[in-house]
Amino acid sequence: MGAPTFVPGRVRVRVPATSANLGPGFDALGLALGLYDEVEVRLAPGGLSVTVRGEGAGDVPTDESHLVVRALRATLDRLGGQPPGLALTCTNRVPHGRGLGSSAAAIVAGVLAGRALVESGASGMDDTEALALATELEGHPDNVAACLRGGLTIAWMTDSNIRGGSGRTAGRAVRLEPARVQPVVFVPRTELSTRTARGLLPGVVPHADAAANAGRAALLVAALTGTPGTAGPPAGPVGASDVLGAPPAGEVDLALLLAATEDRLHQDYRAPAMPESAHLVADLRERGHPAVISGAGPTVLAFARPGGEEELRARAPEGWAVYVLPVDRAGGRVTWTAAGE
Ligand SMILES: Nc1ncnc2c1ncn2[C@@H]1O[C@H](COP(=O)(O)OP(=O)(O)O)[C@@H](O)[C@H]1O
Ligand SMILES: N[C@@H](CCOP(=O)(O)O)C(=O)O
Repeated sequence: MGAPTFVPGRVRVRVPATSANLGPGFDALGLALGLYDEVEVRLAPGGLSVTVRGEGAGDVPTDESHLVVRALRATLDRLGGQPPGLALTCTNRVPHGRGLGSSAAAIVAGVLAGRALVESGASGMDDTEALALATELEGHPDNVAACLRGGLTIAWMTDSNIRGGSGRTAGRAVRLEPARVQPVVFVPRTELSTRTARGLLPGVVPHADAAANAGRAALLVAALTGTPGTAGPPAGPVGASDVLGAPPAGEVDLALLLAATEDRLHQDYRAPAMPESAHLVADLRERGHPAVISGAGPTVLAFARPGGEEELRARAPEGWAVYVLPVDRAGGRVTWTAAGE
């Protein structure tokens, strides 16, 4: 492959926050949320400059180890090589280390920006390959899948041991259109790195727990997509939460969603690292609200009944931020601006 031809001008990428697992779907389910990081990338005569605004400003590195830069470089390497210089401006809204997929958003932003910087980059790296690379960099496929594709995603790793397989695993995903749901996230001030939270998981789990999660995860997909037989009463007028696309008619049945969000594979093992979050999930669930740990935590995600956002907001512990967010149905988006504009 020869050195790539780069697109002049600026590339802008917008990537959504994501909530992974959703209770029983550990490392598999992801939901994209309408809270966005934006990255603008320009070619430069030489060197690397990184400007960070918002979340992570002053904390994340601004050199080659910056996560967006690492993903961008990895993508450009796959597409044939690096330009002389790069200038990045990152405007971050997704809180870091809270279980809302900030690292996945950074990685997806880098992959999409890298692909967009190269003329015919999309033919050198299609969406399947972009997901595989993002998964490789993130280490698990659930957040990056939802961030790339939007909506509700079911992700998996290909089996490296299948006969005739390449010996490498790759992230894959399907995207589903979620029915009308209203996510509410409760974000504490404290951070917990995903790496630390993954370290709390046991190597093996009881068969009964694995079986219980398989059933609940399947039920959850049915409930969240409003599969016939699972939907509640017909929905009212389309609300602000649906601005990003047309969801199927009908409300999700919250009682079913409560059963469908039961988990036995990760939340209890991680509870000692986030006791307040575990307590909030238990409190909300006792009151009938489907609530889970978002990703690896410590954020809590709950689904509000129609008009029930304020009732949920009132349950937030002191000092926690509460965001009432639409589902993002678009996934990562790229725009180009010609040089000089
Ligand atoms: N926009 C970003 N730019 C640079 N680094 C980022 C960005 N977002 C996340 N990171 C890095 O990823 C870390 C958080 O990742 P992780 O522990 O997986 O938590 P999260 O649940 O937020 O994804 C941050 O501490 C930071 O090092
Ligand atoms: N399945 C992963 C999800 C991590 O999500 P994040 O938003 O906390 O990065 C896990 O539970 O470890």
